[in-house]
Amino acid sequence: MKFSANLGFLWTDLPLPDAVRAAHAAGFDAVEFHWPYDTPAADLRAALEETGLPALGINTVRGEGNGLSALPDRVEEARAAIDQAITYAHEIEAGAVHVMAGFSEGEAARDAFVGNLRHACDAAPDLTVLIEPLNRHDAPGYFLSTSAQARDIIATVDRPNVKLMFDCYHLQIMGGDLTRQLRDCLAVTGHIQFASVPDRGPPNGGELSYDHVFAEIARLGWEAPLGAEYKPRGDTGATLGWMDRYRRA
Ligand SMILES: O=C(O)C(=O)[C@@H](O)CO
Ligand SMILES: [Mg+2]
Repeated sequence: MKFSANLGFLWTDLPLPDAVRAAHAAGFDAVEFHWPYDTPAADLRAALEETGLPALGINTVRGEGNGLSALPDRVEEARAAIDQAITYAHEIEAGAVHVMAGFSEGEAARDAFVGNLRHACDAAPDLTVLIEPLNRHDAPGYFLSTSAQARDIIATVDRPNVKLMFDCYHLQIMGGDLTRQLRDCLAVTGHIQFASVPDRGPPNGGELSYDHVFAEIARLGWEAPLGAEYKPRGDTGATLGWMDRYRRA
């Protein structure tokens, strides 16, 4: 199996270019970012080129919530955030932009989200545009919280480059039955992330068996790196015992 280091959570004690180098030294196959915008893209790109690690994706800015794209009265700002993410993604040659919806609900929110996602897909046909359900305990009121809702939005957007960010952590909390959710969603999935449940730590404890989940992902034929998006709570390097084990599997 291949793994991507999510540098929004791993090695947060280091400047991002050094975090890329640390991920490379630790044996990761790729990296992904949350909000890298304070780091000049040229510095990040230099670290990516130096290590040879591909950048899988970045998020649109949060605004004062968890994004803007499902806020009906903020469409102009949402599109500016999308354009900013696309520009930055191109500068570091990242493959995806995660368009964050924000806290809202209802038909007008859905229409705004669909319109903004079409804008993103059409503005950057070379990128994957990701949407991610977040669990309702960590992100109460976030527009998108289930994989069924995400699949419905993806069908409505109706663009080849809009995909689901399947975060095992969030989707285990939102209903579980993760093996079935994986099977049902794989055709529209653009990236998979993981962490233990419920504490969002490394994938070797808690209520969810990653021995089973990773084996199922491999059995379904998924070969792209899986995003390690967990909170190390201390030295990241000391939490990586799981990687060798699953890499050998
Ligand atoms: O929280 C997550 O899970 C993410 O993947 C972030 O990118 C969005 O908050
Ligand atoms: Mg995630």
